[in-house]
Amino acid sequence: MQPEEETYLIRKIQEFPQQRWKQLTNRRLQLWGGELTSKNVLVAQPMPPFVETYPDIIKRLKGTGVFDASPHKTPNHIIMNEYLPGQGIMPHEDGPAYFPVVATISLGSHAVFHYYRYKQDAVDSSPDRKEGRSIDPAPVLSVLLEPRSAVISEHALYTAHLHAIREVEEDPVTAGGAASPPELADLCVPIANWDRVTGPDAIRVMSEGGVLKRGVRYSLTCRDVEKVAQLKAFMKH
Ligand SMILES: O=C(O)CCC(=O)C(=O)O
Ligand SMILES: [Fe+2]
Repeated sequence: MQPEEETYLIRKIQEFPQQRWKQLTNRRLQLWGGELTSKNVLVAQPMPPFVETYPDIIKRLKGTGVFDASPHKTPNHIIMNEYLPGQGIMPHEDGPAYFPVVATISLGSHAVFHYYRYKQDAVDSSPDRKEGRSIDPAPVLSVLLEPRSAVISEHALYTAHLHAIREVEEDPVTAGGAASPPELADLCVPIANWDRVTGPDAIRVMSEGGVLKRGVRYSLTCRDVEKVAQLKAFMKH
């Protein structure tokens, strides 16, 4: 995505009236393309024009082919999240409403996205066990999401793992060596896509080490909701 497209999208997002936002404890979000019922059915609403026409995000995502096997062959739902520096999202799974492919577009700032797995059941007798399976605190994969990037998660990463963004204001990075990739300094986990970053600051920090400060980030998580309410059925009577 071009910088002027990002600027345009952020301006459009900020122009939405206050009541379009859903305020959660540690971030706020908007739903584009409609709302989900308690039975995970999408009651569809038109997408905002700025994801269909300019920039034609939906068309470009379709063009990657990653939605070819999904029921509608296109993302039909977008959760747009806003994170201030220090905000994030706890480890979670996205649940059964969606076809297991998600395209995440980042605007305005980077974030580091971590994937986690559940601990193996047999040896797990921790007190939070009753609540559900407990989570292995060491991420299995950590990816730098740069502004204007799109990252696609699918298959086992989507269906058998959790994902999260830590609630930090900056991400300290230790430079890589000849045989080792750069790491997140406080977690000691490699940044899996270190050799594919494109921003000048990110490139410098990957090779020399340093700190990436988070700004306000907007994420567009684009998915295909499998079940969509048929308005026609309601209108017959
Ligand atoms: O902001 C992100 O990149 C992740 C958001 C997310 O995981 C979600 O909306 O389910
Ligand atoms: Fe998620």
